[in-house]
Amino acid sequence: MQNLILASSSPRRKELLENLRLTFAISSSEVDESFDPALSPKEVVMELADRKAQVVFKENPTAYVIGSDTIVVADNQILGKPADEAEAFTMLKSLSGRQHEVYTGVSIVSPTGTTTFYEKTEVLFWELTDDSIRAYVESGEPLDKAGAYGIQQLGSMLVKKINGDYFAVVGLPVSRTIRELKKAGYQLPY
Ligand SMILES: Cc1cn([C@H]2C[C@H](O)[C@@H](COP(=O)(O)OP(=O)(O)OP(=O)(O)O)O2)c(=O)[nH]c1=O
Repeated sequence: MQNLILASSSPRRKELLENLRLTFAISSSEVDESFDPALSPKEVVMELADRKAQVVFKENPTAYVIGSDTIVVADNQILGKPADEAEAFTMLKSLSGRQHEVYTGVSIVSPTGTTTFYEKTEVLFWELTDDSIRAYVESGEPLDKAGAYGIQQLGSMLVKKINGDYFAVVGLPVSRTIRELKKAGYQLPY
């Protein structure tokens, strides 16, 4: 029996993987999410995703472990999760009326080896007034999310257009993940 583990504390990633009707466990451990500023966005998300997966794989060396990381990039600046409401406001203001990129890295670590990849999705925001940004920040939704928004909830009203994988923006590019899991030897019914 192959054992699948999602190395994440993100309720969004859990929900996305559940959509695929897979049986899996959740195990997340505290991982240092600092990174070398010389790295490119894709290198950052792949390195952090791999760090998350490797920690859990070490404790479960016969399992297939999935780690993932999401960042927002605007004007060559990497936006992670805002530290507080003030930073959430600044981030959203910087995204207003413009296009940014969301990078999500995934690492699958298993007894057959490690596969790491990333998805880049372009997201265009409507022009936002300060009042609407303030109201959104006060909803509490931005605080645990990269770039200070959640496309899947109230944040959907901020988004004019996306180009790429919607699910990667939410936190896990599910269709690519399932294909890579299969290639790594994980048995799936579909
Ligand atoms: C852009 C965007 C991000 N997010 C979320 C996905 C991630 O949970 C979070 C980015 O932070 P991450 O550090 O990638 O993930 P996490 O700390 O929530 O969970 P873990 O490290 O344990 O896996 O932002 C959304 O939910 N919707 C969005 O539209």
